[in-house]
Amino acid sequence: MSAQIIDGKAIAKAIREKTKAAAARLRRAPALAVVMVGENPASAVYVRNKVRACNEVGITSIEHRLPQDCTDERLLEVIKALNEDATVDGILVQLPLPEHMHAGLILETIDPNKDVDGFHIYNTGKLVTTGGGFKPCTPAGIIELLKAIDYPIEGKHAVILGRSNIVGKPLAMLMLQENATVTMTHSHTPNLKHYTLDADILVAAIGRAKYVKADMVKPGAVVIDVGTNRDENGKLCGDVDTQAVQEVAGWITPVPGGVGPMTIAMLMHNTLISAQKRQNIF
Ligand SMILES: Nc1nc2c(c(=O)[nH]1)N[C@@H](CN(C=O)c1ccc(C(=O)N[C@@H](CCC(=O)O)C(=O)O)cc1)CN2
Ligand SMILES: [Mg+2]
Repeated sequence: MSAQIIDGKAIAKAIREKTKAAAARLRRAPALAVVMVGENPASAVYVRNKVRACNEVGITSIEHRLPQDCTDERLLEVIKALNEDATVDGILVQLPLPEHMHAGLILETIDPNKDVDGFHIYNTGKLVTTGGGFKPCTPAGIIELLKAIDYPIEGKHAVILGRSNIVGKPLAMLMLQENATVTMTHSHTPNLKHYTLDADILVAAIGRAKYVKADMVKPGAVVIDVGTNRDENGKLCGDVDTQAVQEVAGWITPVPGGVGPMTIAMLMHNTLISAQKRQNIF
């Protein structure tokens, strides 16, 4: 058996096209401020891709580059100005920040109504209670991938490997909203295989190259790979040993071209929603 590939690139493109059409109907183009501190090379690529996506869908991007030795205070000044700027619909601070900075505190100063990454505790609180806030882009993208393949999430067992604030924890909340039964696992979970083998939906978000092997996957399961790692030859790979696992799984996301493009497509979507709200579209 060979798994069907979930084409995140194509699904993300369709979301960007819908976003573009809706953005064109607004009185003013949506505007997204992208703040990057330092020179992390991976972050530089993601920021460039975000700006490129903005150009493609008709969102105005405003880039702020701050040096590696930037202080919390300087970054807070930039965020304060963006919060107060009525023409800015979305603000994101690219993570990770340099070690000396306090990301938790900084994210809490972004206006929750412009927090298109969905990382502010106000939006986190909405995620675990009523819903309706901005949803973090990677987890929201994963739900969209499952919807795009018409996979019925309700009643399924979703097993999530990894408990980060960006992916694992918010994804658990979104899966619960979709009526999945959710198991969270992490580095202290004994007998991980016991859980993974029962997963209808297995999400790997642990940052360890090719960690999920074929003998950890239930035949026919949907396997979602959030990893972006380098293998022993320096080649980009996910947290899943794709070649082996695709012989067991029913569906699988590739790396690259699976979850990654969805993160940026959902950022465009969130920025559009923010602009629509601010222009009283709904
Ligand atoms: N402020 C934020 N910081 C970070 C986020 C985030 O959502 N907001 N997520 C990640 C990085 N990230 C976006 O910022 C991101 C990561 C990966 C991809 C992606 O498209 N990956 C490609 C492969 C990438 C490559 O070729 O190197 C893929 O999977 O196809 C997009 C966005 C942490 N920081
Ligand atoms: Mg991917």
